Amino acid sequence: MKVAVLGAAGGIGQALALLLKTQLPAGSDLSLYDIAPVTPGVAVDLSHIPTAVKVKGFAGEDPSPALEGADVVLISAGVARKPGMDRSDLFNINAGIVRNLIEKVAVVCPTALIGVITNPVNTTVAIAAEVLKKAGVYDKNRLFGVTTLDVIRSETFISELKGIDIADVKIKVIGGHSGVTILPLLSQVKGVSFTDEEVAALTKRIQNAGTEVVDAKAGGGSATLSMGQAAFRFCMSLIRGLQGEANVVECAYVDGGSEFAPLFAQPILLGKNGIEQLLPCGELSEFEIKARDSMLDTLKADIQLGVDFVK
Ligand SMILES: NC(=O)c1ccc[n+]([C@@H]2O[C@H](COP(=O)([O-])OP(=O)(O)OC[C@H]3O[C@@H](n4cnc5c(N)ncnc54)[C@H](O)[C@@H]3O)[C@@H](O)[C@H]2O)c1
Ligand SMILES: O=C(O)C[C@H](O)C(=O)O
Repeated sequence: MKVAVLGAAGGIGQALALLLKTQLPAGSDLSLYDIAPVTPGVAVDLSHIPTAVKVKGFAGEDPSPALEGADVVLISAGVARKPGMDRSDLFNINAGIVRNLIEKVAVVCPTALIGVITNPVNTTVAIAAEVLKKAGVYDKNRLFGVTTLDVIRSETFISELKGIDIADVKIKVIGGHSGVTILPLLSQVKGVSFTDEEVAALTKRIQNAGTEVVDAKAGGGSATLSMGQAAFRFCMSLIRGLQGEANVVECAYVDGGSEFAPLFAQPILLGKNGIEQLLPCGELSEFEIKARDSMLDTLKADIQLGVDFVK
């Protein structure tokens, strides 16, 4: 199994690379790419950790050598938010970065599973899809916007609020990855109940959790360590699916033929070809139906921005 991380010298990239070096299946290859010249050094640093995972680092303008033979490509290259910014403010810089990287993926490893982390995810995944379509190699089952951070945050906050074991908390988070487009389905969490006030407050906290970190870091960036863990969890699920393990389920922002938007975060069953099956979101509460319906204009506009950028 070969995993390539693009943006590997950054805050997310380094945290993710450490987790992958220590926990990828034995015999795996880890390929690190970033425009930052330090990247080969990050790989040398990691290579001293005694695991059966080979790591190589690549810097410079061309990611191609890092992508050769990749089964999974994770992209966190780009700029992060500072206080006062929305994720959409990152579009001007990150849209071009994601487009250029995906153009290379389309040539070098067109059948790899691609996880897009770079914000604004609602839009960058649309850009990736359009670039792959243009190159004639688009497979909707192989492209994912990584929304796992919304899931792990929800699990953490619910466990803290209700005093229950984190291992027992399972939740679906649907929609997209920004503000009101993040919708945790609290009504479906088994073994707990929430008052209307708790649902409103918890939903808001999950939707604004990225900003909570951005403000706390006070100009030093956005979530990197929790996102490293989230991307690691998602990557391992992709790999478990590729290896034929049964019942590997995650939520991700995908082109799943949703009736709500062309790209929509929903539960998916992962398998040897990426998405094996789209799973239903289940029954929503009145609060959740209202929240879902009122996010759709924002989500569709975010997606259209990405489509127009490539066209
Ligand atoms: N999906 C999510 O849930 C989620 C969570 C947190 C952060 N993010 C996003 O992830 C991105 C990265 O965040 P970070 O904290 O790691 O930022 P960072 O600034 O620490 O790292 C970004 C890295 O990208 C590299 N880079 C820039 N342009 C590049 C290019 N053209 N090719 C290769 N590498 C390039 C930089 O050199 C840097 O090392 C941001 O857009 C951020 O908003 C997404
Ligand atoms: O909030 C951000 O800008 C980064 C990320 O999308 C997050 O949710 O933490």
